[in-house]
Amino acid sequence: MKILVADKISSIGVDFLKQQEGFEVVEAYGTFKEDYSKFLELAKGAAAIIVRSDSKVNREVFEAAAPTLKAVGRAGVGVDNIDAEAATDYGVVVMNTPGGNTIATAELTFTHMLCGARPVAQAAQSMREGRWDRKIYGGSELFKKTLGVCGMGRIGAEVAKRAKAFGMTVLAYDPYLSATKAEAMGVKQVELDKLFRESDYITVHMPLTDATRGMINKDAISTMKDGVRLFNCARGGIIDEDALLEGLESGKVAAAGLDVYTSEPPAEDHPFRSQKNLNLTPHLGASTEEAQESVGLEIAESVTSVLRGGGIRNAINMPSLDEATLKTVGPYLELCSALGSLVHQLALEKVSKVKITYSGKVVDLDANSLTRGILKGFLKDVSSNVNFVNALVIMERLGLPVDVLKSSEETDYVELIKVEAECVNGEKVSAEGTLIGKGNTPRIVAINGREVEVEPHGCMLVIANSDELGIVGKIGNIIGKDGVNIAAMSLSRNEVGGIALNIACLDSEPSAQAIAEIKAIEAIKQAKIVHL
Ligand SMILES: NC(=O)c1ccc[n+]([C@@H]2O[C@H](COP(=O)([O-])OP(=O)(O)OC[C@H]3O[C@@H](n4cnc5c(N)ncnc54)[C@H](O)[C@@H]3O)[C@@H](O)[C@H]2O)c1
Ligand SMILES: O=C(O)CC[C@@H](O)C(=O)O
Repeated sequence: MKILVADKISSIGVDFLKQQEGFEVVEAYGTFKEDYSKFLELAKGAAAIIVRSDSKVNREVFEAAAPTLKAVGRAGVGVDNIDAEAATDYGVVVMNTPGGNTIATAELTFTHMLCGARPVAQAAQSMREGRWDRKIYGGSELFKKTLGVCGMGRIGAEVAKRAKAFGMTVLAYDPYLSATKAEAMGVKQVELDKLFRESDYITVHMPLTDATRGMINKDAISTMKDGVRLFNCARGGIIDEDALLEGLESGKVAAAGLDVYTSEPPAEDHPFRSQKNLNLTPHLGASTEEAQESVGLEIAESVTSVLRGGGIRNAINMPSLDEATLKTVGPYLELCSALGSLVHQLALEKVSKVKITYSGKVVDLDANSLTRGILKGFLKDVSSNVNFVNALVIMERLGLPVDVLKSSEETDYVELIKVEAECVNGEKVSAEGTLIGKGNTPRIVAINGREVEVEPHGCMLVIANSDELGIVGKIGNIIGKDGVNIAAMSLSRNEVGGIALNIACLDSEPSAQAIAEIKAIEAIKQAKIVHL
C-alpha cells in the first residue's frame, strides 16, 4: 500500500510507517507547491496521504486517488487545507491529531503576548545593529491586566492557565463553553462585546469559519481600549488584516503578534513586514520538537490503524471508532451490513425510505456507527465506493430518508436490530437480526416478519410459496440436479396452508435455468437469490 507523505512530518512517524509490512512510503515534501499536477500524479494509487498545513488536498486529489485512497491524515489540528466534503464523497476518512501541538501553540501565543508587552524582538534587533537604546524599548506588565480569550478550546484553555499564573484576569468568549467548565478554569465567561471593551490583551483560538472570519474587524477594534494588544496564533483572517494595520498605524492597537495569515506566506512586501509594533512568526505554533514528534507519530499510527481495518481515531468526517468503541460495536457490524444488504436485495421495487429499529441491549451502543454499517450494506450494490464514511451522504444524495429508532418494546431476543425498507409502491420488506452464543455469531432471525434462523453469509435462495406438500423436495431436487449443495435450510409459515418462507443457504449459486425451473413451480410466489 502506498502512503504519500506530502509534507515533512517527524522522522519518528515516517519510520513507524516504513516499519509496517506492505507499506510503501513515498516522501514527497512540498510537491504541491512546486507542481500540483505532480502532486496529483503522486496521489494516484495512494492508500493514504499525510499532510501538515502546506499541501492542499483538494477535490482533484480525491478524484486522482480514487478508488485506492482510504485515509488522509493531518499531522496537526486545522484541516482547512483538506476538502472534507470531497473526502466524504469519495469515502475517504480524514483524521487529525488534536492535542499533540496544544502546548507548543499555547507557549508560542504566550511568547507573542510577552513580546507584545516588552519589545524583545525589536530591542534584540537594535543590539544586533550595534545600538544601545535603553530609552526606546520600555514596555508594560502582564500582571493585573485583563486577557480576553476568544475560543476556549484546548489552546485557549492552556493560554488562560498561563495568563492566570502571570496574575492576569481572564475573560473568555466561546459559545460552546459551559458555565461549569469556565468556573473550573477560573475564567469569567462574557459576551464578545464585553470582552472587546474590557480586555487589555486579546488572543484568538478558534477555527476559521464563517462565524469567526473577521471577528476582530474595524468595528470591533473601535470598541476596544486604546492601546489594546492583539494576537492570532489560530488561523489567518480571524483578525481582519486591514483593520489590524489601521489600528497599529493609528496607535489604537499598541502591539500585535501574528503566527498565521490569510495568505501564507504573506507577500514579501506585505505592509505587515514593516510594522514596528507587530511581531510576525511564519506559522510556527506547532513547530517544537515535542509537538512534531507527538503529531507525527500519532498520525502515522492513526493512518495505519485505518488501513489495517482497526479503530478510527479523530476522524473529522465521521464518528471516530476508537479501539474501545470498535470492540463493542465490531461484532455487530457484519450483522448490520448483512441486514442492510438483505433488505436492499429483497426489495422488488425502488426503495423510498428506510427505517432502522434497535431494541434491547443494542440501544446502549453507538447507533451512528451501527447505522452506517447497515447503510453500507444497503448501498453495496448501488455504489461501488460506499463505506462507513460516505454511507449517510449517499443516502441523502439519493433522497432516501433513514429513520432510526431506539425501542424499549420487549422482543424475543436480548437485543435485536430490525431494518425495514418501504418501496415506492408501498410494499415493505424487512430483516431482523441478533448475535447469538458466546462467539457473538450474527443470525438473521426474521425476514418480512417471519421467523427464520440463518447465518448471514454467502449465497441464499429466498423463496416464498404457498404451503403445500412436497415443495421443499421439488426445490431440493432442482438445486441438487444443478450441482449445488444446500448447506442449511430454514422453513417457516404463517399458518398451515398459508404462505411459507424457505431460506436455502447454498454453497454456490444455482444456474439461471434452475431458478427458472423453481419459479415455474405453481406454488412458488417468489424466488430470489441474494448474496451476503
Ligand atoms: N499556529 C499554529 O501552528 C497552530 C497550531 C495548532 C492549532 N492551531 C489552530 O488553533 C486553533 C485552536 O486550536 P485548538 O486545538 O484549541 O482547537 P479546539 O477545537 O480545541 O478549540 C477551538 C475552540 O473554538 C471554539 N469556537 C468555535 N467557534 C467559535 C466562535 N464562533 N466563537 C468563539 N469560539 C468558537 C470552540 O468551541 C472550541 O472551544 C485552530 O484554528 C487550530 O487550527 C494553530
Ligand atoms: O503543521 C503545522 O506546522 C501547523 C499546524 C497548525 O496550523 C494546526 O492547525 O495544527
